[in-house]
Amino acid sequence: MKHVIPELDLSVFEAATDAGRARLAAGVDDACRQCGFLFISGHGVPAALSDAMWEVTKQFFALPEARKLDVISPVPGGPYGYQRLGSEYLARSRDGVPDTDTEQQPDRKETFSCGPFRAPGADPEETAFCFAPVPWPEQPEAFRSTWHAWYIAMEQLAARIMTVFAHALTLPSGYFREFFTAPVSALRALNYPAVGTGRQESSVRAGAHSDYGTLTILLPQAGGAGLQVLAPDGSWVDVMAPPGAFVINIGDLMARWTNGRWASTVHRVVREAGCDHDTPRQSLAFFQQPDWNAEIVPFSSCVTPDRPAAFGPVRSGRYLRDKFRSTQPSQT
Ligand SMILES: O=C(O)CCC(=O)C(=O)O
Ligand SMILES: [Fe+2]
Repeated sequence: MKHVIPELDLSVFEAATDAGRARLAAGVDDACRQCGFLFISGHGVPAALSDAMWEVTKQFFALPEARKLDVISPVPGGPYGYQRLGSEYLARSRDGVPDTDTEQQPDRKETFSCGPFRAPGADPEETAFCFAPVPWPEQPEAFRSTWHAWYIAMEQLAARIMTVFAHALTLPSGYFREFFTAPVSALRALNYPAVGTGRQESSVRAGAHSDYGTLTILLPQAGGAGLQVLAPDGSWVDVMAPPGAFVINIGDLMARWTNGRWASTVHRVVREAGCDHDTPRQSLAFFQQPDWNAEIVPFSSCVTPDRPAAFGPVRSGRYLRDKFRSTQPSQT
């Protein structure tokens, strides 16, 4: 099954009349309830910027392993810098994770990640985790500046999508602003190299998980297959983004905020369906995360006698940190 995920043209939404926005927002509410994924086109992120981002990121992953290991996190268990193949187990972040063979396998990906470009605030726990040092590579030369530009573009796009979400939840359009005064979002590039061709190799490249924050903006490499979402009937559905569109998905904090009205849908990355050999896959993921101390409590409008609060309050930053740590080998 393909293309079951709805698409929103953001420029159309933003230019619409109140009535037009309400209609489009109702469609977004539907998408977030039914599958937790949608495609965003009309976003205005310049193609020249995404081209530059792909260019430096591909050059980085193509460096000799020793150069990449130079920029592994200087803090043991730190979230930023290079993570080599086999060092993360996304499936372990899932509550009540099934103890199957597949879930015990590390993800077959290498990554590079960074956090906010601002100076840290006063909270030492926040500083230690969300503002852990980013060991930037010296090569390619434009890597850091391009990542900075991309991070800012994604931060702004995420804020615009949150405005759409406010409309979809019939909240005031600036409702979320106070939760994002100093967000602790992360940017990550993922490279799934072509490893192993035998049938004995597991076909899972990133274990089944839901994302931890409010929303994720994903840009898979053009034509990149392998991302799948778990449908309510238990089947896996392929996600193929239309050219130029971003894949957006709801994370756990949005599901908690909406008291489960919206789905933080489980997804994974597998070897291309029906393919006996591995083709490489690359993707860029921006994980939007509210302020470290933002308290996420179900909206009163989503709590009814029929649907009592299903989630207790959590703090954004600690929720993220604990989820991240659950996927790292030192935790096992
Ligand atoms: O690589 C992808 O396309 C998806 C990765 C993902 O779901 C994640 O890192 O949370
Ligand atoms: Fe994910």
